[in-house]
Amino acid sequence: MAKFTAPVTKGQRLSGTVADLTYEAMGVVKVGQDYPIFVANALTSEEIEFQVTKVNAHYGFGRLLKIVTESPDRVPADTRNYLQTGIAPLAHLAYSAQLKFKQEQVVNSLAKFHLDWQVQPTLAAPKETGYRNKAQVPVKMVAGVLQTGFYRQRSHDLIPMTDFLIQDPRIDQTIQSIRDILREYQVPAYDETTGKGTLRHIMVRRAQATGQQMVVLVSKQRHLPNEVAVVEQISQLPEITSIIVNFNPKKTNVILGVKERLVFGHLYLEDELLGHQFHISAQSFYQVNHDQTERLYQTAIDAAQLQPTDVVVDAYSGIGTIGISVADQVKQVREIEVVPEAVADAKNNAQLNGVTNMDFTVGKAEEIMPQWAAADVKMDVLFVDPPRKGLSPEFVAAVLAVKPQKIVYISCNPATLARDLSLLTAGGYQGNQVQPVDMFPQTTHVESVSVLERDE
Ligand SMILES: C[S@@+](CC[C@H](N)C(=O)[O-])C[C@H]1O[C@@H](n2cnc3c(N)ncnc32)[C@H](O)[C@@H]1O
Repeated sequence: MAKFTAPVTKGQRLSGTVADLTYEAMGVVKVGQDYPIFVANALTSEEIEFQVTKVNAHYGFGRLLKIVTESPDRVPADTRNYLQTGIAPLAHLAYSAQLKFKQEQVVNSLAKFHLDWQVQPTLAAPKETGYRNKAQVPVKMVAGVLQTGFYRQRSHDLIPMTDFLIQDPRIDQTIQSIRDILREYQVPAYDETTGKGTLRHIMVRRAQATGQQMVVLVSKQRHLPNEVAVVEQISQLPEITSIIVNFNPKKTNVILGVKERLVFGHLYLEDELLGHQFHISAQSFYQVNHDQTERLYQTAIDAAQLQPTDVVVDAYSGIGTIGISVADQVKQVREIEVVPEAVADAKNNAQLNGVTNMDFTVGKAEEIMPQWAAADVKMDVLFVDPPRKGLSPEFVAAVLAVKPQKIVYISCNPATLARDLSLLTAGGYQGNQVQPVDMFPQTTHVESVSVLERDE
């Protein structure tokens, strides 16, 4: 077989029309016989000039030099930092076009598995920016000065930033104030190349309903230099109700370490969703877009058409938000979650809301569900809300053995959703609609709700 060679060479300057946008928001220009070149910051239909930066046998990358003809969907904004860091890779695309882009991502993923489902228009978010209730920003010394910002994509080069566009501006302000306090008290940032220094990340989470803010200082050392004074200063900032020092001594990209110390206020934040109270501790997952979370949950709950006699399983349940939201409509709710701190929060939250018909299992859903299948556990409705990797084959096999009447699938990744829907439909379930819900404006993330029912 003849060896395939790329029709372009590195450094070449070319022009072309952008045919498509990838799921990572790269413009695709086809040259030769369908050889794709991916160009950042280029939108579908734009005529562009670009320089080839990388070439391999099947595709290449290019750097945008000039936009000759702009897309009508391009929004004029100084988005360079947001595009470079990957914080907001769709910030140059009009919001209405972002919603269509997300709907198309689901359509394309389902098509790969020949699933002829109807994909509804994406439910728009009320806040197009400033919606995130959580920030995790890296801290780094740049030219001898402690900076907060974000890493350039696929690197650990910190771009100093104070306006993160998609985060609640009050969180941005808190981070900036903490940065100034750290500078004043000469707390050094951790240097991953030398292993020296102290502070790795600052995490801030804000509860929309109460305005409470939790600050987590992620440290290489057990204690920060001048810790008492630093904590005292941070505690004086507006809305701060909790400060935690998280100890992460490992050489890792995982942000939070296992051990933490409460140095001010409470171990948890208090928020509300769909009229219920929730306590959220630092290690627990909590949805980042408060208003859209309520719409997402309501969409999922409406789709489930729950009955008072139903036994409901809420798998990948976090701090119990979905389970607690439906508990008063059904007979029983059973939660499965792998993070012990989140399960402790969920138990506490059930009590806080006067819910008595829930039970809680700590463990991996793919291990618990087969045990329940073997024990012939009955369930009527199964909610699943897995991480990006979706459901494991063991979990799907166990679900097919347990046979809940309905499965409500909340997904944050259309690719794994399509794979799992395909397995579930092959196993005796039917469905025909996916409802995307925009939880993350300006980013390429696509959240959706689908319902499956047993077809017997
Ligand atoms: C997308 S979050 C959803 C949480 C919750 N439903 C909510 O809306 O806040 C996924 C959750 O699954 C948990 N998780 C991850 N892998 C898991 C596994 N193998 N088994 C059970 N839970 C898991 C995570 O800790 C996280 O709380």
